[in-house]
Amino acid sequence: MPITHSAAWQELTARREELSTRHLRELFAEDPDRFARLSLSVDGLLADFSKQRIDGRTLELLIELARSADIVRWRERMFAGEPINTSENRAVMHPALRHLKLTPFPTADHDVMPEVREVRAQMRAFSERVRGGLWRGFSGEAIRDVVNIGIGGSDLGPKMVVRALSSYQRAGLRMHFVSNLDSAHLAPLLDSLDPRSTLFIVASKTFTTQETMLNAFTARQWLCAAAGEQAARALPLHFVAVSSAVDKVREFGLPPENIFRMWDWVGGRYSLWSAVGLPIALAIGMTGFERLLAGAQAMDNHFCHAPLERNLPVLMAMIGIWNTNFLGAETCAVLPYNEALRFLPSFLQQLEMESNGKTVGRDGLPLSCHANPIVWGEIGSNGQHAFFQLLHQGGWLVPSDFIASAHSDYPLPGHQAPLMANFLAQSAALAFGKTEAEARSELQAAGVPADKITELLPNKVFAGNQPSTTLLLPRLSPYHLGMLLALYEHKVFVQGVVWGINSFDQWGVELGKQLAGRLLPALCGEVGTEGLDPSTRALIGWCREYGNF
Ligand SMILES: O=P(O)(O)OC[C@H]1O[C@](O)(CO)[C@@H](O)[C@@H]1O
Repeated sequence: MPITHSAAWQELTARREELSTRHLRELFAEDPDRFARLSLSVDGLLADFSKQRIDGRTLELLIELARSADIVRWRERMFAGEPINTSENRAVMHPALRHLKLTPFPTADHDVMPEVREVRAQMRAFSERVRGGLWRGFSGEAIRDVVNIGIGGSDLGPKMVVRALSSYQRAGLRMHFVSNLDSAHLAPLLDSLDPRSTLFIVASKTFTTQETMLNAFTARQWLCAAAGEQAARALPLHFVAVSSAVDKVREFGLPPENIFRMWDWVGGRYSLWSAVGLPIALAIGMTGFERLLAGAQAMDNHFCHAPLERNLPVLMAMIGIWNTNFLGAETCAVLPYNEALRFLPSFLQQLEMESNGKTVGRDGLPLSCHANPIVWGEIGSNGQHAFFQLLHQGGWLVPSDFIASAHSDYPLPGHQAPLMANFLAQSAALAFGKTEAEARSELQAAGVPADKITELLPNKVFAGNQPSTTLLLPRLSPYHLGMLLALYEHKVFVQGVVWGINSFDQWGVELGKQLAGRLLPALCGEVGTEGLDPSTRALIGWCREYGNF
């Protein structure tokens, strides 16, 4: 039965009629305990849902909706290692990667932990050698620059975490991430590097991704040219790979000891906890990386054991569903007030939109409702000076997640308090707005003449009622970052279950790849453009006239 036919969905639809006319001002005025009732803290991570347009009954119904989607059983199935990624017949076991107990996972009969621990030990040994200056390049120099070559899940997660935890980076390695096919990404970086002290990590689960392989081949050529006669010896001293396609890595020229394995039960966008996180281990050390894993594991435990009504990922997921499917929000903004979380919005874009950006359900039938909204975002306070105008007065419903850490790891005097003041002010302004009466009395108090007040007044009113969740970390430590990221992962999982989606495949990325493969020879003039659509044919003509392929 489609989820939209469930009793909870029907009741929520009726509830929408009532709540869509209520203002957050009224909801707060009616209930002085709203913050206490609608916030939750787990291990120091605080989530405040009180500025969401919900009330107690709505929340009860949302939890009932999660139950009618059989969330408890689906959660058990994921943690039991069942092949819930049905279109690819794969288990989904990224929680195994942060399982730090000495017990099997998922079961004693099918325990992946020996392999996982082996790769962790390999990561520890390797990262200690590189960080300690013991891993030497072809000319005997220690490594100073590390370049991760990967894209999508093999780039966004480690890049985001390395940036987020930059204040924990002590070994002095310079970390770089190259993802784009555009040579404007790799070329200037190579110009700035010394091949004798550069280490490349080629991260690709499949080891076939066009962007990654092209960048890897170009980097290999660059190294070999610099190493000259020592090229064959230099390759394994300057390249390692993270992949599940061991044979392909061998063909690339790397020996088994340079290969960090991953498994088909880890999806790319869920893989930063695997050896894809090698740049993180190199940047902050393996012990720091394991603190990240520990935080994620704490969130796994909470997700598995907390009652649904007090379960952070479940609450976040269901409130998101309320905003999308009942209040009609088409987008969702991620607004981290922390410079170090600069790449979090892009990471979450892949996590959410590649997982749940779908219209077909697990059963192959069209979904009976919309699934993932469009996720976008920017760090604060920069966003305030770019698009917040629209959030405040643009008339669109845009739910947002405000994220910050109370403690700054870069304590320049006088910065953190104003940052946090802006962080708190924006969610309050979006929620409560400014009424016409308030705007009028402010203008009067400022001595603005009456005719000018009439002219200005419409511009000075803020409708408010924009819902937001505030996520507050005590500090952006590896542990709390791990918690935060696992929170979003499980939120996505819960939403996928309710919408009836397989959140772990991504067929939608294939068509463009296929077409690019067909167009490449046409662009290079090796085949004609007959049979292509007129727009593409004409564009190829232009590209060939001006391009330097
Ligand atoms: O790690 P790989 O196999 O190079 O894939 C990179 C990315 O490409 C995708 O398959 C999408 O094109 C992502 O799901 C994945 O994270």
